[in-house]
Amino acid sequence: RTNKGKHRQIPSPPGLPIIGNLHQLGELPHQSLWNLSKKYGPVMLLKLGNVPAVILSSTETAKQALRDHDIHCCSRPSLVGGRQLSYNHRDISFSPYNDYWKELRKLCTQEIFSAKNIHKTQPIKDLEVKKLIDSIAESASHKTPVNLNKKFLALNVSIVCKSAFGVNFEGTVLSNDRFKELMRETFEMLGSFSASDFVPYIGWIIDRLTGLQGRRAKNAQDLDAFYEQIIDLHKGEKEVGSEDFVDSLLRLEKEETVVGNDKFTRNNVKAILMDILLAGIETSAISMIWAMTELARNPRVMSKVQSEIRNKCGKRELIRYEDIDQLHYLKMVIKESWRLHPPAPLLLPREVISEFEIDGYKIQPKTQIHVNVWAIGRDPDTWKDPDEFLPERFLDSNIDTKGQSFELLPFGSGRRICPAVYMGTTMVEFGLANLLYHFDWELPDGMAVEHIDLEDAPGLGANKKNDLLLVPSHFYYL
Ligand code: HEM
Repeated sequence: RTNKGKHRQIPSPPGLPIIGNLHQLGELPHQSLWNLSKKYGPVMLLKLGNVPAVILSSTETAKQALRDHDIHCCSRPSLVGGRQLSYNHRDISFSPYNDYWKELRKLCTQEIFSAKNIHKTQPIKDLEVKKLIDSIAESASHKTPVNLNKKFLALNVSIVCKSAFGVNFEGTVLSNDRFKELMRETFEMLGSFSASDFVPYIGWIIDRLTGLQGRRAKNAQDLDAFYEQIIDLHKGEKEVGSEDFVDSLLRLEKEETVVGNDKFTRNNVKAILMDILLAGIETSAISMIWAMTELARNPRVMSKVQSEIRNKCGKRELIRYEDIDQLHYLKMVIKESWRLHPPAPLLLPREVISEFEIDGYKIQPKTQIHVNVWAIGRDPDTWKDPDEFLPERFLDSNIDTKGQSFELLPFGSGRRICPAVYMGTTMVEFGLANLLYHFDWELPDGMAVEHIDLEDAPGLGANKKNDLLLVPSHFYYL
């Protein structure tokens, strides 16, 4: 408040007529917003066309929004891309805060995200990781580089398709290459600020001229064909007890169950499949790629984490899920990688439901809230030597990734926190532990550590822009 008791204006970079600050976001909004926040502070107001958006860039302001005022800002804005992909907000991620979202989230937590269900699908993960090890072993025998971006995406696709959808990805309408392209494009579109959402009256024309509208429709169509096929593969009666997640959703449709105020239809089933496909696969793959990238850049850390896994686990065909609990340094490596490379650098946008204050600034209903966790992970007020990859910083620290430590929020926090924190974490730990145990990793001929780039790809998920290629060699436990 000012001396006169009036509320202060939120610091705001000057914008242009009609588009406001949209032109300042660039290809990588989390980085542009980080730079702007250095000048305008950790609470910053932008005009995205005619939509007000508050950007939070510090531990303290994130805590005020996501913990103290979560109930005031836990809705989602209705944006064209999300609306189209989610069959008009019939999923969890893009749904506004309402009874439908509450019931659906509860249902999916019981059916799919619970620890019990995750343990049940462990044999699938074992099999898929074993297949991955065998395929890398071939490259190790020939000393050829492995494209880890491709491998990690394929691993997560296979695990999610089999464990959540009960189908083999290889037999579907999507080839590996088309799927990779589809994921990249969809995430890029969801992460870019579309003119239709922010520029009144003429925004859709801009999106049509730039080709965004057409690409969005094509992607939604391809994904729809994929869900149709999964649903087709589930036709026919199932014995009691042998239902998988898709069968349970189809049963809700058949019984015309009411969820929230909505009768469950085929579109609700597809929207939920979309959530699992988009939210579940890319995020885990991105986490694994960045961790391996940082390890390749930091040979000291690579050798320390491999020694931990090999010494603690002994001779093994596969590092088992139960082994992971004792791998404390591996867990610190993953946290450190999430600090520098959170898979969703701006989380998902929130929309304010009712007025509240952050740092004495009033935030109005309908304002969008973007929490820049990418900036928070690099804040020198919070982290000593923030640019250094130093997993030891988590030694004797109680910072965790479950949404209570506001300096490290790879899964978000509050009511909208990722419902699959446990599923995502175990998937990343399990995949990395096995690849680090079975192989030593070197850079391709002629490449030096300084040549490994850290460029982000544009999009909702900040993947590594250029593929990571490393040469594996067998590790033999004597
Ligand atoms: C390492 C892996 C993962 C990471 C880093 C991650 C991260 C995130 C983040 C940052 C959000 C947004 C939170 C917010 O807005 O505050 C989110 C939401 C969500 N995630 Fe994850 N996620 C991961 C894995 C998964 C998996 C495996 C699934 C499902 C199979 C999943 C399903 C969801 C859903 C449904 C939401 C929307 C929640 C809501 O709006 O209520 N995620 N995730």
